[in-house]
Amino acid sequence: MTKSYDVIVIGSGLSGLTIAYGLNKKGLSVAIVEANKFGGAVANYGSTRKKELVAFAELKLTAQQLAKTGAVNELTPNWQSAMAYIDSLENTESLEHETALRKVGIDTIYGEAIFVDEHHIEVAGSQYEGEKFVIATGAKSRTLQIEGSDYLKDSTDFLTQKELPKKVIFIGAGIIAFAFMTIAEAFDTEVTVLQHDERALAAFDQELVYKLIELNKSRGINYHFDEQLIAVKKNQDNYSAITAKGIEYQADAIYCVAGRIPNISDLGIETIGIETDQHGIVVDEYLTTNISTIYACGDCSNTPVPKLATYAVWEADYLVEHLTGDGLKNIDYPLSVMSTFSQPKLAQVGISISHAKENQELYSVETIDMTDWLEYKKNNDAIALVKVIYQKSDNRIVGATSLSNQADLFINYFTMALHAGWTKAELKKIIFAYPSLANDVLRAYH
Ligand SMILES: Cc1cc2nc3c(=O)[nH]c(=O)nc-3n(C[C@H](O)[C@H](O)[C@H](O)COP(=O)(O)OP(=O)(O)OC[C@H]3O[C@@H](n4cnc5c(N)ncnc54)[C@H](O)[C@@H]3O)c2cc1C
Ligand SMILES: NC(=O)c1ccc[n+]([C@@H]2O[C@H](COP(=O)([O-])OP(=O)(O)OC[C@H]3O[C@@H](n4cnc5c(N)ncnc54)[C@H](O)[C@@H]3O)[C@@H](O)[C@H]2O)c1
Repeated sequence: MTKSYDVIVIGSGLSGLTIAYGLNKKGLSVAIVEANKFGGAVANYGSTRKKELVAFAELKLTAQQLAKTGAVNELTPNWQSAMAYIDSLENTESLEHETALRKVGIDTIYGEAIFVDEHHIEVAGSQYEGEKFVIATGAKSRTLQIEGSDYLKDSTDFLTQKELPKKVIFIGAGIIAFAFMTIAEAFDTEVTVLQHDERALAAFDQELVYKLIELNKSRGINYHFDEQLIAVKKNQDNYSAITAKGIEYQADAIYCVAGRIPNISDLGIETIGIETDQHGIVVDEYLTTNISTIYACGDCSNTPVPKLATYAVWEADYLVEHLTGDGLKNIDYPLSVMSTFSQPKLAQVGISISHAKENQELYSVETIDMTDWLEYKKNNDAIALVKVIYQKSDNRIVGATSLSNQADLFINYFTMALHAGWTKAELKKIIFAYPSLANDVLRAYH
């Protein structure tokens, strides 16, 4: 007999889990389908593992900086032990997700969901009926249509490998590459980055990106811009990345980190006519597809926000409210905030520096060098900068960008102040612990 549910959620990443729990709490009958590991990218092959590995890189680099003062000895992180530790933290997570879901009465279905019609999916040979569906199937690594592409590895391979090769190449100088090059370099691996055009970390302020690259170069990371990969070749002991200029770069492993694309090709959505575009499943401002009982959110949808864990949860929370409320309110997004997990980190909130520069009649930008401020000086950090964007009409801060080892934390204080619309006078009504990063925000407001 076909089992039926109020809502079937396809994909158990952050967005899928949030929706399943939210709807279950509101009393709806819910099933969640997962083709791989419960928990999706964040838990199994994304930000969690990355951040755990970045922690080793931070330790190594801070020790390296302090070693220059003679105060401490350098550290030598060990990849195999680090991975064993991370696996011990993470192995139980997929299972824990499934057990926790079942415990509250959410049915878990293992396998790839394929639409049969608007109200039915097939998973591993069985059919399930849903009054409504939420597609939350995330994104997958972009593959390149070039000769030898099968030799390319992806971000999941990097984050789960038991041994780290001594020499690696990253194809693409984006947000994943900047975290991975920091990690690899900290574990004493030689890194080369090949970027097909002239621009790294395109979403960030290019002046600060340039400074980050210069620092990375001084630590031995090799960058090559305007290098279009045309083929990958397996040699006796290693691999070659061959570019359009005819240059051959050799390494023990080559990772393609040239973006992620919506994971929607194996869902059978074309059978039932769900509309898609190059950014994913087309949804309206209610996250509804062209079929009124089918919704999509997170990395697989074409919503107008960066494809980040934060937005995946935001959209999922919205859908829970939408599906259980009166359904009248459209989705509204908060301020955009994001950080690279390079070392130093590059983080930004609110309007971008490029937007501020293009609209100088509206905005002014102040650059503050914080390198000799205590929070950075104490670790002998090489650089700490913040650019603050003011709206000229009322002198409120509308954006900030920071390059420092603590930029991911620092930017969040700005996020709160921006969200509240605080001026310096309003901020001065608060006392922050001193000395601390939070206190530095006061110093950065003019
Ligand atoms: C290496 C890496 C690092 C990242 N770091 C950060 C970060 O630091 N900060 C940040 O905000 N974001 C980060 N992201 C992005 C973040 O992981 C995603 O935005 C977020 O995971 C999206 O969640 P989601 O629920 O939409 O999709 P996912 O987490 O990708 O979940 C989708 C799930 O659907 C399953 N699925 C797919 N097709 C089917 C099917 N047909 N049937 C059943 N199940 C299916 C998949 O197996 C997967 O488990 C990172 C991503 C990567 C890859
Ligand atoms: N800290 C974070 O918030 C975080 C971390 C990791 C990933 N993510 C998410 O994951 C997504 C994917 O990350 P990503 O780094 O793969 O993508 P990205 O879009 O940040 O970077 C991809 C890079 O590859 C380049 N590129 C594209 N095709 C190429 C080619 N043929 N040869 C060489 N270079 C090429 C692009 O120009 C770009 O610089 C991000 O957009 C983001 O949504 C977020």
